[in-house]
Amino acid sequence: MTKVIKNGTIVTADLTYEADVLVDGGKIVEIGKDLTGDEVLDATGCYVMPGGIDPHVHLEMPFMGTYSTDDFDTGTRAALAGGTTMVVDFCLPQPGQGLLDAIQMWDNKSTRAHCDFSFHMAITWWSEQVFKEMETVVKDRGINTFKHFMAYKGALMVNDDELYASFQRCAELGAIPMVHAENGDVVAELQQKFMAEGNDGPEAHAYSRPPEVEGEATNRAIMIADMAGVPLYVVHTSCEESHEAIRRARMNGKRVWGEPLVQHLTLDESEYANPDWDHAARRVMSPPFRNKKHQDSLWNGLQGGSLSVVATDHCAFTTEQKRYGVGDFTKIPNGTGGVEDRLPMLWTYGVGTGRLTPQEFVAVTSTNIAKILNVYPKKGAILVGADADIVVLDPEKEKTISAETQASAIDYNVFEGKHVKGLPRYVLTRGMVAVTDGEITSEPGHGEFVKRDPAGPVNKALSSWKELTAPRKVERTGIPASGV
Ligand SMILES: NC(=O)NCCC(=O)O
Ligand SMILES: [Zn+2]
Ligand SMILES: [Zn+2]
Repeated sequence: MTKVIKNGTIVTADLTYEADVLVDGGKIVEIGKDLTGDEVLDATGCYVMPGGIDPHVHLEMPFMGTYSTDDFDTGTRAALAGGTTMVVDFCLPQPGQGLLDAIQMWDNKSTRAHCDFSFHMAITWWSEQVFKEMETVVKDRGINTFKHFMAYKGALMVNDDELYASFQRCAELGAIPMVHAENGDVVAELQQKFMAEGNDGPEAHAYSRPPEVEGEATNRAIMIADMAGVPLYVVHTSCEESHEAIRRARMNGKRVWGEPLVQHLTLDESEYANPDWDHAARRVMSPPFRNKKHQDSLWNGLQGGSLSVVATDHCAFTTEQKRYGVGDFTKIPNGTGGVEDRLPMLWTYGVGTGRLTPQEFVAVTSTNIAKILNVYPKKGAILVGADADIVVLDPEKEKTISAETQASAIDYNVFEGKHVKGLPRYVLTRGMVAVTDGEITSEPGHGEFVKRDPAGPVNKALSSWKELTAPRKVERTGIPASGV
């Protein structure tokens, strides 16, 4: 049965035009005027855009002695509710655990996904086994991104020698390393210092993770990636110090992408000064929220092109879980929700204010990351042959964000009370209508794993350049006799 989206304005990362979209068998099969289909979805007054891709979520993440509460069922349903049609989670081997063993666990927990998904693989320790299994992860499992935590000392953190070894392996395999860039050694010292001073509340989480720890680690990761000859993706870029390192690297010809989160763009550090412990703790995430100066830097980076993707790092813990850290902020599970609100918040505070054009909005919520992940134009496009992952966004539809009406399974929302304008009228996941004017009709198990080939265009270009400019032995004639 075909579906036709009629009378809308198509907005892609580079074009805006009026046309209908015909969908059949989960794909876009025709784009043009006056199309007909078995089922008509009226898009009058709406923008027809590629569904959002959130490349940074943690569903049922084992972390800090618990599991994040939104799992692949509730988390991907929440994603669709907000117009996001693909998410990428992080497969996290425990230190000592094999990568393939960990993928098996992630396969098992992702069977109830409502929308398409993929995994990044985390490198949480280093060994001959990890080195070997990385090849299978890339070639057999279709995972072309490897995440490295430079923070969370004693848990997920890896050191510079491990970073360099893993980055080199990524270069060989045509994969892209990603970093959580915070100096974990300094954070650990600062955590101890604040606790020793009796500064044990959620605000001390922010004090222990100043922008400098992020700027230093971002710059270090960029330089290590450059020496390994591989592109780099920096997750949750939250501050000018980190953005500055990325901006400078890009201007100097390095292949680096920065990913701000919608939370860092729209919420600031004053949240941690709230006298209500729960309010502040619910907003504890790493890196923490920053001040207006940093927010402006991130918005400018999106506008100017030095930052590429807006994600959420959706990692939702309940208030009860957050309370594990009463009396010791270092035990508050790090993470916030956001997957459901990313598109409406970014449309409202980005397009609604003139900080972003609608086309820039599509670029940073969908198309850019589809290209980075090497899944464009299957994903991130309104083109014939692309998956029919589509959001029909009504720019006049409004709501006030509230935990009471959200799809996410947690008991609060960090955007509570924010008024957003620009909401999905329809959301389609591979051709299936999953949302109609706020009513969710998606199905657990509909989501499929998206395989991603290695050696995307940027990897290839960088390898060519590194090969061309590699240090070479100077061939000499007439070498003088040794002086000894
Ligand atoms: N960001 C955060 O606080 N929690 C999720 C894990 C991570 O991405 O660091
Ligand atoms: Zn992180
Ligand atoms: Zn994360």
